[in-house]
Amino acid sequence: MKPPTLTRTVRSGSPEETHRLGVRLGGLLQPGDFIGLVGDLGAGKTHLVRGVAEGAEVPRSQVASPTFAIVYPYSGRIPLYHADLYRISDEDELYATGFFDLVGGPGAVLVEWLDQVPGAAPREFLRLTLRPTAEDARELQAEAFGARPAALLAAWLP
Ligand SMILES: Nc1ncnc2c1ncn2[C@@H]1O[C@H](COP(=O)(O)OP(=O)(O)OP(=O)(O)O)[C@@H](O)[C@H]1O
Repeated sequence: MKPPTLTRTVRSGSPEETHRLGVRLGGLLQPGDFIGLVGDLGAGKTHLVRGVAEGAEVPRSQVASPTFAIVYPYSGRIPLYHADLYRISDEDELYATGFFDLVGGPGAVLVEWLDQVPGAAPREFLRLTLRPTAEDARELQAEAFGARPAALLAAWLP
């Protein structure tokens, strides 16, 4: 894979801080943006996702923890598609869900467990990796691939 266009690393000292980082990112999302989240169980992905949804003005009642469906469509300021690839084992299975129809479509796409399926990410996207560094601390590494993801990242974490 090509090296990222732009990278940033930030620390979050609490779940609330991770949520607030998500809110600020959600406020910047535009149709066509693709964000992939990477991080083990308990890394803090759910806090970040809920923040992004709030920032994108998605009503709280819509926001799910993906369990049965692979993709949850939300309507906020723009359409936001929340996907979870945890239980997907390969690209063929992902094709069958219609996931690839969303990419570059009228909404933004936010994908948990992106690294579960090689080939799930489009050419241009923002990858966010969460790693625990202490009980309440998380390191968030952001890697933008492409011009629009880099502009989004630069606006989010100047
Ligand atoms: N700085 C932090 N940011 C986010 N979560 C934190 C932080 N510090 C501690 N936590 C705790 O870590 C846990 C993160 O859980 P969360 O469900 O967000 O993780 P997840 O990555 O979505 O895991 P899963 O894949 O199991 O759903 C929560 O219990 C949360 O309170």
